[in-house]
Amino acid sequence: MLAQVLLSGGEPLHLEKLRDAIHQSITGSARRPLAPRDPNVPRGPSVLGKRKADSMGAPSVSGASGISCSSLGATATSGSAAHRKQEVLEELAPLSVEQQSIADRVVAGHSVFFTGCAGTGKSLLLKHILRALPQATTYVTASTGLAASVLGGTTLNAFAGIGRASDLESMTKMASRPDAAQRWRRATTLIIDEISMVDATLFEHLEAVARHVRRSKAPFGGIQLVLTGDFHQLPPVAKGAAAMAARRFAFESECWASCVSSCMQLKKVFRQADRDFIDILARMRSGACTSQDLRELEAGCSRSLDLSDGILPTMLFTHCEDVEAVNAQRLAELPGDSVRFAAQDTGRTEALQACQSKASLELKAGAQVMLTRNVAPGRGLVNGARGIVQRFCGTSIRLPVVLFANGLETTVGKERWTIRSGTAVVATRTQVPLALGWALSVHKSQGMTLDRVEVNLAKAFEAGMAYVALSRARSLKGLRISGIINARSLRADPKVLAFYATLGSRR
Ligand SMILES: Nc1ncnc2c1ncn2[C@@H]1O[C@H](COP(=O)(O)OP(=O)(O)OP(=O)(O)O)[C@@H](O)[C@H]1O
Repeated sequence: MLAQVLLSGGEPLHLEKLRDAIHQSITGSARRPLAPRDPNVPRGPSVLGKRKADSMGAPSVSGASGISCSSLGATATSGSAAHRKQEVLEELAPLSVEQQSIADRVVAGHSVFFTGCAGTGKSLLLKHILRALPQATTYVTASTGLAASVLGGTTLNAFAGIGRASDLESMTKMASRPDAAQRWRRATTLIIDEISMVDATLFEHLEAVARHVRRSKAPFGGIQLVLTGDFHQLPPVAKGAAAMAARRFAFESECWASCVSSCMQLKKVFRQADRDFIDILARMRSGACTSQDLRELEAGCSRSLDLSDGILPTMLFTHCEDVEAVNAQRLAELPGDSVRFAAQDTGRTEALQACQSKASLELKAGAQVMLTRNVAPGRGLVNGARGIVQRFCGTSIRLPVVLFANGLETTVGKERWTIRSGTAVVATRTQVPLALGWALSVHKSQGMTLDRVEVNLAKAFEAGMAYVALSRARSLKGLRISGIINARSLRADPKVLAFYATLGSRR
Protein backbone atom coordinates (compact mmCIF):
# COMPACT_ATOMS: atom_id res chain seq x y z
CA MET A 1 0.00 0.00 0.00
CA LEU A 2 1.28 3.45 -0.90
CA ALA A 3 0.67 6.19 1.66
CA GLN A 4 1.69 9.81 1.45
CA VAL A 5 1.84 11.80 4.66
CA LEU A 6 1.96 15.57 4.47
CA LEU A 7 3.47 17.37 7.43
CA SER A 8 3.69 21.07 8.14
CA GLY A 9 3.53 23.72 10.79
CA GLY A 10 6.91 23.33 12.43
CA GLU A 11 10.61 23.80 12.02
CA PRO A 12 12.02 21.62 9.21
CA LEU A 13 14.31 19.76 11.61
CA HIS A 14 11.39 18.87 13.89
CA LEU A 15 9.33 17.78 10.90
CA GLU A 16 12.20 15.63 9.70
CA LYS A 17 12.40 13.93 13.12
CA LEU A 18 8.65 13.34 13.12
CA ARG A 19 8.82 11.98 9.58
CA ASP A 20 11.61 9.62 10.52
CA ALA A 21 9.68 8.40 13.57
CA ILE A 22 6.60 7.70 11.41
CA HIS A 23 8.75 5.98 8.84
CA GLN A 24 10.40 3.83 11.47
CA SER A 25 7.13 2.85 13.12
CA ILE A 26 5.61 1.83 9.75
CA THR A 27 8.61 0.00 8.32
CA GLY A 28 10.59 -0.90 11.40
CA SER A 29 13.64 0.56 9.67
CA ALA A 30 15.52 3.75 10.47
CA ARG A 31 16.09 4.58 6.80
CA ARG A 32 15.87 8.29 5.97
CA PRO A 33 14.68 8.57 2.39
CA LEU A 34 14.91 12.33 1.92
CA ALA A 35 17.28 13.40 4.65
CA PRO A 36 20.04 15.74 3.57
CA ARG A 37 23.44 14.11 3.41
CA ASP A 38 25.75 14.47 6.37
CA PRO A 39 28.23 17.14 5.31
CA ASN A 40 31.00 15.24 7.07
CA VAL A 41 30.48 12.12 5.02
CA PRO A 42 32.64 12.09 1.87
CA ARG A 43 30.64 12.66 -1.29
CA GLY A 44 29.96 9.59 -3.33
CA PRO A 45 28.02 8.75 -6.47
CA SER A 46 24.68 10.48 -6.87
CA VAL A 47 21.53 8.94 -5.54
CA LEU A 48 19.35 11.65 -7.01
CA GLY A 49 17.26 9.31 -9.14
CA LYS A 50 16.65 7.09 -6.10
CA ARG A 51 15.73 10.05 -3.95
CA LYS A 52 13.12 11.10 -6.49
CA ALA A 53 11.59 7.65 -6.60
CA ASP A 54 11.53 7.52 -2.83
CA SER A 55 9.99 10.93 -2.51
CA MET A 56 6.82 9.90 -4.31
CA GLY A 57 5.82 7.45 -1.64
CA ALA A 58 7.62 8.70 1.41
CA PRO A 59 6.52 11.05 4.14
CA SER A 60 7.57 14.49 3.00
CA VAL A 61 8.82 17.64 4.59
CA SER A 62 9.80 20.90 2.96
CA GLY A 63 12.39 20.73 0.20
CA ALA A 64 16.03 21.18 1.01
CA SER A 65 18.02 24.36 1.14
CA GLY A 66 15.45 26.79 2.27
CA ILE A 67 12.49 25.87 0.08
CA SER A 68 9.63 26.10 2.51
CA CYS A 69 6.13 25.86 1.15
CA SER A 70 3.55 26.12 3.90
CA SER A 71 0.20 26.10 2.20
CA LEU A 72 -2.31 27.80 4.45
CA GLY A 73 -5.41 26.60 2.69
CA ALA A 74 -5.58 26.23 -1.07
CA THR A 75 -8.70 24.08 -1.17
CA ALA A 76 -10.49 22.84 -4.23
CA THR A 77 -14.07 24.10 -4.19
CA SER A 78 -15.24 20.60 -4.93
CA GLY A 79 -13.29 19.12 -2.02
CA SER A 80 -13.71 19.21 1.74
CA ALA A 81 -14.62 22.54 3.27
CA ALA A 82 -12.11 21.90 6.03
CA HIS A 83 -9.24 24.37 6.10
CA ARG A 84 -6.36 22.15 5.11
CA LYS A 85 -2.80 22.83 6.07
CA GLN A 86 -0.32 20.98 3.99
CA GLU A 87 3.32 20.88 3.12
CA VAL A 88 3.95 20.46 -0.58
CA LEU A 89 7.10 18.88 -1.88
CA GLU A 90 7.17 19.84 -5.52
CA GLU A 91 6.94 16.91 -7.90
CA LEU A 92 9.94 16.95 -10.21
CA ALA A 93 10.37 15.19 -13.55
CA PRO A 94 13.19 12.64 -13.36
CA LEU A 95 16.57 13.73 -14.70
CA SER A 96 17.77 12.87 -18.20
CA VAL A 97 21.14 11.16 -18.61
CA GLU A 98 22.97 14.42 -19.37
CA GLN A 99 21.30 16.19 -16.43
CA GLN A 100 22.18 13.27 -14.15
CA SER A 101 25.85 13.40 -15.14
CA ILE A 102 26.01 17.06 -14.07
CA ALA A 103 24.24 16.25 -10.80
CA ASP A 104 26.78 13.48 -10.18
CA ARG A 105 29.63 15.92 -10.68
CA VAL A 106 28.12 18.38 -8.22
CA VAL A 107 27.43 15.70 -5.64
CA ALA A 108 31.02 14.50 -6.04
CA GLY A 109 32.07 17.93 -4.76
CA HIS A 110 33.28 19.69 -7.93
CA SER A 111 32.74 23.38 -8.53
CA VAL A 112 30.56 23.36 -11.63
CA PHE A 113 29.12 25.84 -14.10
CA PHE A 114 26.30 24.22 -16.04
CA THR A 115 24.59 25.92 -18.92
CA GLY A 116 22.45 25.24 -21.96
CA CYS A 117 19.90 27.06 -24.04
CA ALA A 118 16.47 28.04 -22.76
CA GLY A 119 14.31 25.10 -21.75
CA THR A 120 17.08 22.52 -21.37
CA GLY A 121 16.11 21.94 -17.74
CA LYS A 122 18.74 23.93 -15.82
CA SER A 123 16.21 24.97 -13.19
CA LEU A 124 14.83 21.47 -12.86
CA LEU A 125 18.34 20.09 -12.43
CA LEU A 126 19.10 22.71 -9.80
CA LYS A 127 16.04 21.66 -7.81
CA HIS A 128 17.19 18.03 -7.89
CA ILE A 129 20.68 19.08 -6.81
CA LEU A 130 19.23 21.06 -3.89
CA ARG A 131 17.54 17.96 -2.59
CA ALA A 132 20.84 16.10 -2.54
CA LEU A 133 23.06 18.68 -0.82
CA PRO A 134 23.21 19.25 2.94
CA GLN A 135 20.64 21.88 3.84
CA ALA A 136 22.53 23.44 6.73
CA THR A 137 25.61 24.37 4.74
CA THR A 138 24.27 24.88 1.21
CA TYR A 139 23.39 28.49 0.41
CA VAL A 140 21.01 29.10 -2.49
CA THR A 141 21.24 32.43 -4.23
CA ALA A 142 20.44 34.06 -7.55
CA SER A 143 21.38 37.33 -9.16
CA THR A 144 17.76 38.52 -9.03
CA GLY A 145 15.22 38.41 -6.22
CA LEU A 146 12.61 36.72 -8.38
CA ALA A 147 14.89 33.89 -9.46
CA ALA A 148 16.08 33.49 -5.85
CA SER A 149 12.59 33.28 -4.43
CA VAL A 150 11.63 30.51 -6.88
CA LEU A 151 14.36 28.44 -5.21
CA GLY A 152 13.56 29.64 -1.69
CA GLY A 153 16.90 31.40 -1.46
CA THR A 154 18.12 34.97 -1.26
CA THR A 155 19.88 37.30 -3.64
CA LEU A 156 23.65 36.88 -3.88
CA ASN A 157 24.13 40.28 -2.22
CA ALA A 158 21.89 39.31 0.71
CA PHE A 159 23.82 36.08 1.28
CA ALA A 160 27.12 37.95 1.14
CA GLY A 161 25.84 40.58 3.58
CA ILE A 162 27.32 43.35 1.46
CA GLY A 163 24.23 45.54 1.13
CA ARG A 164 24.76 48.06 -1.64
CA ALA A 165 28.54 48.29 -1.19
CA SER A 166 30.40 48.35 -4.48
CA ASP A 167 34.11 48.54 -3.55
CA LEU A 168 36.07 45.65 -2.10
CA GLU A 169 36.98 47.39 1.14
CA SER A 170 33.37 48.18 2.09
CA MET A 171 32.22 44.74 1.01
CA THR A 172 34.86 43.05 3.16
CA LYS A 173 33.91 45.18 6.15
CA MET A 174 30.23 44.41 5.83
CA ALA A 175 30.75 40.72 5.12
CA SER A 176 32.90 40.47 8.27
CA ARG A 177 29.98 41.41 10.55
CA PRO A 178 29.05 38.47 12.77
CA ASP A 179 25.88 37.25 11.03
CA ALA A 180 27.30 37.54 7.51
CA ALA A 181 30.66 36.08 8.55
CA GLN A 182 28.89 33.11 10.10
CA ARG A 183 27.20 32.35 6.77
CA TRP A 184 30.47 32.69 4.87
CA ARG A 185 32.28 30.37 7.30
CA ARG A 186 29.53 27.80 7.48
CA ALA A 187 29.01 27.49 3.70
CA THR A 188 30.27 24.36 2.02
CA THR A 189 28.37 25.02 -1.22
CA LEU A 190 27.21 28.28 -2.75
CA ILE A 191 24.64 28.06 -5.53
CA ILE A 192 24.26 31.03 -7.88
CA ASP A 193 21.40 30.88 -10.37
CA GLU A 194 21.07 33.30 -13.32
CA ILE A 195 24.85 33.76 -13.29
CA SER A 196 24.60 35.60 -16.64
CA MET A 197 23.38 38.64 -14.69
CA VAL A 198 26.28 38.67 -12.18
CA ASP A 199 28.94 41.20 -13.14
CA ALA A 200 32.58 40.02 -13.19
CA THR A 201 33.69 42.72 -10.75
CA LEU A 202 31.14 41.58 -8.18
CA PHE A 203 32.23 37.97 -8.69
CA GLU A 204 35.90 38.92 -8.18
CA HIS A 205 35.12 40.94 -5.08
CA LEU A 206 33.07 38.13 -3.55
CA GLU A 207 35.87 35.67 -4.23
CA ALA A 208 38.28 37.93 -2.35
CA VAL A 209 35.76 38.43 0.47
CA ALA A 210 35.34 34.65 0.79
CA ARG A 211 39.11 34.13 1.15
CA HIS A 212 39.37 36.95 3.68
CA VAL A 213 36.43 35.98 5.90
CA ARG A 214 37.22 32.26 5.79
CA ARG A 215 40.95 32.88 6.26
CA SER A 216 41.68 30.53 3.39
CA LYS A 217 43.91 30.87 0.36
CA ALA A 218 41.82 28.40 -1.66
CA PRO A 219 39.73 29.81 -4.55
CA PHE A 220 36.50 31.28 -3.17
CA GLY A 221 37.79 30.38 0.28
CA GLY A 222 37.32 26.68 -0.45
CA ILE A 223 33.53 26.93 -1.00
CA GLN A 224 32.15 24.62 -3.69
CA LEU A 225 30.42 26.74 -6.36
CA VAL A 226 27.42 25.60 -8.37
CA LEU A 227 26.79 28.24 -11.02
CA THR A 228 24.08 28.03 -13.63
CA GLY A 229 22.47 30.17 -16.29
CA ASP A 230 22.83 30.95 -19.96
CA PHE A 231 25.15 33.81 -20.92
CA HIS A 232 23.18 34.16 -24.18
CA GLN A 233 20.21 35.30 -22.08
CA LEU A 234 20.09 38.54 -20.07
CA PRO A 235 23.43 40.20 -19.18
CA PRO A 236 24.26 42.10 -15.94
CA VAL A 237 22.04 45.15 -15.54
CA ALA A 238 23.93 48.35 -16.39
CA LYS A 239 22.38 51.80 -16.50
CA GLY A 240 23.95 54.37 -18.80
CA ALA A 241 26.46 54.15 -21.60
CA ALA A 242 29.55 54.15 -19.33
CA ALA A 243 28.24 51.30 -17.18
CA MET A 244 27.26 49.35 -20.28
CA ALA A 245 30.76 49.72 -21.69
CA ALA A 246 32.40 48.68 -18.40
CA ARG A 247 30.26 45.67 -17.66
CA ARG A 248 31.87 42.25 -17.91
CA PHE A 249 30.38 38.78 -17.68
CA ALA A 250 31.30 36.56 -14.73
CA PHE A 251 33.30 34.26 -17.02
CA GLU A 252 35.55 37.24 -17.83
CA SER A 253 36.59 37.58 -14.20
CA GLU A 254 40.19 36.84 -13.30
CA CYS A 255 39.23 34.14 -10.84
CA TRP A 256 36.69 32.25 -13.01
CA ALA A 257 39.14 29.58 -14.18
CA SER A 258 40.46 28.87 -10.70
CA CYS A 259 36.98 28.80 -9.12
CA VAL A 260 35.16 26.66 -11.70
CA SER A 261 36.61 23.24 -12.38
CA SER A 262 33.87 21.94 -14.72
CA CYS A 263 31.85 23.75 -17.38
CA MET A 264 29.08 21.50 -18.68
CA GLN A 265 26.36 22.04 -21.27
CA LEU A 266 22.86 20.64 -21.55
CA LYS A 267 21.79 20.02 -25.13
CA LYS A 268 18.29 18.56 -25.08
CA VAL A 269 15.47 21.10 -25.11
CA PHE A 270 12.43 20.04 -23.08
CA ARG A 271 10.29 23.18 -23.17
CA GLN A 272 9.42 23.03 -26.88
CA ALA A 273 8.70 19.98 -29.03
CA ASP A 274 8.45 21.68 -32.46
CA ARG A 275 11.82 21.13 -34.21
CA ASP A 276 11.47 24.20 -36.49
CA PHE A 277 10.74 26.46 -33.54
CA ILE A 278 13.68 24.99 -31.56
CA ASP A 279 15.99 25.60 -34.55
CA ILE A 280 14.86 29.21 -35.03
CA LEU A 281 15.39 29.87 -31.31
CA ALA A 282 18.85 28.28 -31.45
CA ARG A 283 19.82 30.56 -34.35
CA MET A 284 18.42 33.56 -32.49
CA ARG A 285 20.46 32.64 -29.41
CA SER A 286 23.69 32.61 -31.37
CA GLY A 287 22.90 35.80 -33.31
CA ALA A 288 22.48 33.84 -36.53
CA CYS A 289 18.78 34.47 -37.03
CA THR A 290 18.17 34.94 -40.76
CA SER A 291 15.82 37.47 -42.32
CA GLN A 292 13.72 34.53 -43.45
CA ASP A 293 13.46 33.33 -39.81
CA LEU A 294 12.27 36.79 -38.81
CA ARG A 295 9.78 37.00 -41.65
CA GLU A 296 8.43 33.57 -40.77
CA LEU A 297 8.11 34.44 -37.09
CA GLU A 298 6.59 37.87 -37.61
CA ALA A 299 4.16 36.63 -40.27
CA GLY A 300 3.27 33.34 -38.58
CA CYS A 301 2.82 34.84 -35.12
CA SER A 302 1.07 38.12 -35.91
CA ARG A 303 -2.42 36.56 -35.89
CA SER A 304 -4.66 36.58 -32.80
CA LEU A 305 -4.48 33.61 -30.48
CA ASP A 306 -7.39 31.30 -29.76
CA LEU A 307 -8.90 32.75 -26.58
CA SER A 308 -12.11 30.75 -26.54
CA ASP A 309 -11.55 29.73 -22.89
CA GLY A 310 -11.45 33.41 -21.93
CA ILE A 311 -7.83 33.36 -20.70
CA LEU A 312 -5.78 36.09 -22.28
CA PRO A 313 -2.09 35.57 -23.14
CA THR A 314 0.61 36.91 -20.82
CA MET A 315 1.96 40.06 -22.45
CA LEU A 316 5.74 40.47 -22.25
CA PHE A 317 7.23 43.95 -22.45
CA THR A 318 10.82 45.08 -22.26
CA HIS A 319 10.01 48.07 -20.01
CA CYS A 320 8.39 47.90 -16.53
CA GLU A 321 6.27 50.99 -17.08
CA ASP A 322 4.49 49.22 -19.97
CA VAL A 323 3.89 46.18 -17.74
CA GLU A 324 2.44 48.19 -14.86
CA ALA A 325 0.36 50.32 -17.18
CA VAL A 326 -1.24 47.30 -18.85
CA ASN A 327 -1.96 45.49 -15.55
CA ALA A 328 -3.37 48.62 -13.86
CA GLN A 329 -5.41 49.55 -16.90
CA ARG A 330 -6.89 46.09 -17.29
CA LEU A 331 -7.76 45.96 -13.57
CA ALA A 332 -9.36 49.41 -13.70
CA GLU A 333 -11.41 48.46 -16.76
CA LEU A 334 -13.07 45.65 -14.86
CA PRO A 335 -16.40 46.54 -13.24
CA GLY A 336 -16.96 46.12 -9.50
CA ASP A 337 -14.98 46.84 -6.34
CA SER A 338 -11.47 45.64 -5.78
CA VAL A 339 -10.32 43.64 -2.75
CA ARG A 340 -6.92 44.48 -1.29
CA PHE A 341 -4.75 41.84 0.36
CA ALA A 342 -2.04 43.11 2.70
CA ALA A 343 0.80 40.70 3.45
CA GLN A 344 1.72 39.77 7.02
CA ASP A 345 5.50 40.07 7.27
CA THR A 346 8.03 39.10 9.92
CA GLY A 347 11.80 39.53 10.06
CA ARG A 348 14.10 41.59 7.88
CA THR A 349 12.09 43.68 5.43
CA GLU A 350 14.96 43.98 2.95
CA ALA A 351 15.14 40.19 2.65
CA LEU A 352 11.54 40.25 1.42
CA GLN A 353 12.52 42.20 -1.65
CA ALA A 354 13.44 38.77 -2.93
CA CYS A 355 9.91 37.53 -2.39
CA GLN A 356 7.71 36.80 -5.37
CA SER A 357 4.54 37.92 -3.61
CA LYS A 358 3.69 41.57 -3.19
CA ALA A 359 3.25 43.40 0.11
CA SER A 360 -0.08 44.64 -1.21
CA LEU A 361 -2.16 42.89 -3.83
CA GLU A 362 -5.32 44.31 -5.38
CA LEU A 363 -7.73 41.97 -7.15
CA LYS A 364 -11.20 42.08 -8.69
CA ALA A 365 -13.57 39.44 -9.94
CA GLY A 366 -12.55 38.93 -13.57
CA ALA A 367 -8.86 39.73 -12.97
CA GLN A 368 -6.37 37.64 -14.91
CA VAL A 369 -3.92 36.19 -12.42
CA MET A 370 -0.91 33.94 -12.19
CA LEU A 371 0.19 31.73 -9.30
CA THR A 372 3.47 32.84 -7.81
CA ARG A 373 4.37 29.51 -6.26
CA ASN A 374 3.73 25.79 -6.52
CA VAL A 375 0.56 25.31 -4.48
CA ALA A 376 -0.53 21.80 -5.50
CA PRO A 377 1.56 20.43 -8.36
CA GLY A 378 -0.50 17.24 -8.51
CA ARG A 379 -3.53 19.34 -9.48
CA GLY A 380 -1.58 21.55 -11.90
CA LEU A 381 -1.42 24.48 -9.47
CA VAL A 382 2.17 25.39 -10.18
CA ASN A 383 4.14 28.61 -10.24
CA GLY A 384 3.07 30.47 -13.40
CA ALA A 385 -0.32 28.71 -13.73
CA ARG A 386 -2.84 31.15 -15.20
CA GLY A 387 -6.43 31.73 -14.25
CA ILE A 388 -9.24 34.22 -13.69
CA VAL A 389 -10.61 35.42 -10.35
CA GLN A 390 -14.26 34.32 -10.22
CA ARG A 391 -15.36 35.82 -6.90
CA PHE A 392 -14.28 36.19 -3.29
CA CYS A 393 -15.42 33.87 -0.53
CA GLY A 394 -15.36 34.04 3.26
CA THR A 395 -16.47 36.82 5.55
CA SER A 396 -13.78 37.58 8.15
CA ILE A 397 -10.99 36.46 5.84
CA ARG A 398 -11.90 36.93 2.19
CA LEU A 399 -10.08 34.80 -0.32
CA PRO A 400 -10.17 34.73 -4.12
CA VAL A 401 -11.77 31.83 -5.96
CA VAL A 402 -9.84 31.28 -9.21
CA LEU A 403 -10.75 29.28 -12.29
CA PHE A 404 -7.44 27.97 -13.65
CA ALA A 405 -6.67 27.22 -17.29
CA ASN A 406 -6.76 23.48 -16.54
CA GLY A 407 -10.43 23.77 -15.57
CA LEU A 408 -9.93 23.56 -11.79
CA GLU A 409 -11.82 26.10 -9.70
CA THR A 410 -10.08 26.66 -6.40
CA THR A 411 -10.10 28.96 -3.43
CA VAL A 412 -6.55 30.25 -3.21
CA GLY A 413 -5.53 30.42 0.43
CA LYS A 414 -2.66 32.38 1.88
CA GLU A 415 0.84 30.96 1.68
CA ARG A 416 3.87 31.60 3.80
CA TRP A 417 7.15 32.45 2.08
CA THR A 418 10.16 31.73 4.23
CA ILE A 419 13.40 33.46 3.32
CA ARG A 420 16.35 31.56 4.73
CA SER A 421 20.00 32.05 4.97
CA GLY A 422 21.27 28.51 5.46
CA THR A 423 18.98 27.13 8.15
CA ALA A 424 18.24 30.51 9.76
CA VAL A 425 14.88 32.05 8.92
CA VAL A 426 15.50 35.74 8.21
CA ALA A 427 12.00 36.77 7.15
CA THR A 428 8.55 35.45 6.34
CA ARG A 429 5.67 36.80 4.30
CA THR A 430 2.13 35.47 4.38
CA GLN A 431 0.15 36.50 1.34
CA VAL A 432 -2.21 35.20 -1.33
CA PRO A 433 0.15 33.61 -3.90
CA LEU A 434 -1.18 35.50 -6.91
CA ALA A 435 0.01 38.33 -9.13
CA LEU A 436 -1.84 40.22 -11.83
CA GLY A 437 -1.01 38.26 -14.92
CA TRP A 438 -1.97 40.30 -17.96
CA ALA A 439 1.58 41.60 -18.45
CA LEU A 440 5.16 40.89 -17.25
CA SER A 441 8.61 42.29 -18.00
CA VAL A 442 10.98 40.18 -20.10
CA HIS A 443 13.44 40.31 -17.17
CA LYS A 444 10.82 38.82 -14.82
CA SER A 445 9.86 36.20 -17.37
CA GLN A 446 13.41 34.80 -17.53
CA GLY A 447 13.15 31.23 -16.24
CA MET A 448 9.41 30.86 -16.96
CA THR A 449 7.54 28.52 -19.25
CA LEU A 450 4.37 30.09 -20.71
CA ASP A 451 1.59 28.31 -22.58
CA ARG A 452 0.12 31.45 -24.11
CA VAL A 453 2.22 34.55 -24.57
CA GLU A 454 2.13 37.81 -26.53
CA VAL A 455 5.52 39.43 -26.95
CA ASN A 456 6.23 43.06 -27.74
CA LEU A 457 9.87 43.61 -28.72
CA ALA A 458 9.57 46.95 -30.48
CA LYS A 459 11.62 48.67 -27.73
CA ALA A 460 13.98 45.74 -26.95
CA PHE A 461 17.41 47.12 -26.09
CA GLU A 462 19.64 44.27 -24.85
CA ALA A 463 21.32 41.43 -26.68
CA GLY A 464 19.43 38.27 -25.75
CA MET A 465 16.13 40.01 -24.98
CA ALA A 466 14.25 38.70 -28.00
CA TYR A 467 15.61 35.22 -27.33
CA VAL A 468 14.55 35.23 -23.68
CA ALA A 469 11.07 36.52 -24.51
CA LEU A 470 10.33 34.19 -27.42
CA SER A 471 11.81 31.11 -25.78
CA ARG A 472 9.27 31.33 -22.91
CA ALA A 473 6.63 29.97 -25.31
CA ARG A 474 6.02 26.26 -25.24
CA SER A 475 4.86 26.30 -28.87
CA LEU A 476 4.37 28.59 -31.87
CA LYS A 477 0.64 27.94 -31.48
CA GLY A 478 0.68 29.76 -28.15
CA LEU A 479 2.91 32.66 -29.30
CA ARG A 480 1.86 36.03 -30.69
CA ILE A 481 4.36 38.73 -31.67
CA SER A 482 2.86 42.22 -31.65
CA GLY A 483 4.72 44.77 -33.76
CA ILE A 484 8.20 44.39 -35.12
CA ILE A 485 11.22 42.86 -33.38
CA ASN A 486 13.92 45.45 -32.73
CA ALA A 487 17.04 44.11 -34.44
CA ARG A 488 19.23 45.34 -31.53
CA SER A 489 17.92 42.53 -29.40
CA LEU A 490 18.83 39.88 -31.96
CA ARG A 491 22.57 40.43 -31.58
CA ALA A 492 24.64 37.84 -29.75
CA ASP A 493 27.48 39.26 -27.69
CA PRO A 494 30.79 38.33 -29.39
CA LYS A 495 32.41 37.67 -25.97
CA VAL A 496 29.66 35.19 -25.14
CA LEU A 497 30.03 33.49 -28.52
CA ALA A 498 33.78 33.18 -27.98
CA PHE A 499 33.28 31.79 -24.45
CA TYR A 500 30.81 29.14 -25.62
CA ALA A 501 33.15 28.16 -28.45
CA THR A 502 35.68 27.11 -25.81
CA LEU A 503 33.22 25.06 -23.78
CA GLY A 504 33.07 22.07 -26.08
CA SER A 505 36.75 21.41 -25.49
CA ARG A 506 36.62 21.69 -21.70
CA ARG A 507 35.07 19.71 -18.93
N1 LIG B 1 14.36 15.74 -17.62
C1 LIG B 1 13.20 16.35 -17.90
N2 LIG B 1 12.10 15.62 -18.19
C2 LIG B 1 10.91 16.22 -18.47
N3 LIG B 1 10.72 17.56 -18.50
C3 LIG B 1 11.78 18.34 -18.22
C4 LIG B 1 13.08 17.78 -17.92
N4 LIG B 1 13.93 18.81 -17.70
C5 LIG B 1 13.21 19.94 -17.84
N5 LIG B 1 11.93 19.66 -18.15
C6 LIG B 1 10.82 20.62 -18.37
O1 LIG B 1 11.21 21.56 -19.38
C7 LIG B 1 10.72 22.86 -19.08
C8 LIG B 1 11.90 23.83 -19.04
O2 LIG B 1 12.77 23.45 -17.96
P1 LIG B 1 13.57 24.55 -17.12
O3 LIG B 1 12.70 25.71 -16.82
O4 LIG B 1 14.25 23.83 -16.01
O5 LIG B 1 14.63 24.97 -18.22
P2 LIG B 1 15.79 26.05 -18.11
O6 LIG B 1 16.98 25.48 -18.81
O7 LIG B 1 15.99 26.47 -16.70
O8 LIG B 1 15.17 27.22 -18.97
P3 LIG B 1 15.51 28.79 -18.98
O9 LIG B 1 16.96 28.94 -19.32
O10 LIG B 1 14.61 29.32 -20.03
O11 LIG B 1 15.18 29.30 -17.62
C9 LIG B 1 10.01 22.76 -17.75
O12 LIG B 1 8.62 22.62 -18.01
C10 LIG B 1 10.59 21.49 -17.13
O13 LIG B 1 9.71 20.87 -16.22
